[in-house]
Amino acid sequence: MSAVVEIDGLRKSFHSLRHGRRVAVDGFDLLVEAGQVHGFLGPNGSGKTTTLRALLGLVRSDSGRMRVLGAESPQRLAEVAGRVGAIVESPQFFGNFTAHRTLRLLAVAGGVPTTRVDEVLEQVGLRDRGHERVRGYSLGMKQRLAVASALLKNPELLILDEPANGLDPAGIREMRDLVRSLAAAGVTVLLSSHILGEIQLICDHVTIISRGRRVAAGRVEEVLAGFDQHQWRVGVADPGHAAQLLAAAGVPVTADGDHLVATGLADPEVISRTLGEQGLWVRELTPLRPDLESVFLELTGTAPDRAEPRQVDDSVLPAPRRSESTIDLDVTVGDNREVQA
Ligand SMILES: Nc1ncnc2c1ncn2[C@@H]1O[C@H](COP(=O)(O)OP(=O)(O)OP(=O)(O)O)[C@@H](O)[C@H]1O
Repeated sequence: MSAVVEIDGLRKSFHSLRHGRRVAVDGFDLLVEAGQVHGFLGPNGSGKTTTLRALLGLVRSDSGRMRVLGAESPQRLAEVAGRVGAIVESPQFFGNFTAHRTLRLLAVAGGVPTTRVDEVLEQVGLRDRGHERVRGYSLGMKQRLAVASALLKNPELLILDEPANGLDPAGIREMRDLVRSLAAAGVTVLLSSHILGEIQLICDHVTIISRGRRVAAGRVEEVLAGFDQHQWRVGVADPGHAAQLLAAAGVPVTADGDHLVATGLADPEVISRTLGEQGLWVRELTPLRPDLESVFLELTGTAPDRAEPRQVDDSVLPAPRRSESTIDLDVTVGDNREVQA
């Protein structure tokens, strides 16, 4: 499988008179291969946006090597820009323009046939609303319009920074369906999120970042398997007696309310045999598999965020941030940021 995004040892620090030097990304590695829907997961302030901005040439890195579709970034990014669509942070559009007009302008500016406009509106489910002014759009519709703008070039790689941010449950579901349909159409998707549920539902691969460093990477189930302690939840009538019997049989066991948790057993037969031989019948024997939430908690030292943003980095003040925008590598919407690609 070919590498679509490669990041090796990326470092990026920010300097300010007030706070001195702050290392945002600290020797970070990332590998996204063709066809993956790759989740980039980390708490607020862990370095996700900075990484994506560095990858897209929007901020200069201190050191490290990055490649997008085989081209060194940012030096040769322009060569592959036509094959990459990216949205970093929430999009901003002219409220007085319709989605159709907005996309038409972007298509012309990007040298894309304007026939693509109807196609991408259809793709993101905005076909019937495309001639309405963007001012009247919901946040979810604006997000879909942003995705539509990134799809104009028919990209092989789509990079989405927190696509579910600020969306209500229905909007999140629509965004999820959209990403799935793009993946089914063969687009490689790299999406960042601090919301575990999103990653678990959409992504096949995940890279977890904490304080600017990669702390786990791989197929979602492989990352989870690495944290499997082979635990079993045991229900019996007399848990105190059962705990003594299991401990005597060499099974590490702890109490969990009126149940027991046995650890380190690939096969639970020893539990039922040991207890059954002494006339204690097992009522419940359930494997306890790690979920992404417990793995995230263990790796990042912070509780995962299910919906609301939460500040977890050690700075007191919120990060100074640039204005929000949609970035299409060679097209910017909503502000006049210079794209270095
Ligand atoms: N322009 C900047 N100037 C100074 N510090 C910055 C700047 N941008 C980001 N940082 C700092 O870099 C660190 C990483 O921030 P970044 O936005 O990359 O994190 P994130 O994982 O994307 O967070 P979130 O989930 O909140 O978007 C934070 O400590 C942040 O305060």
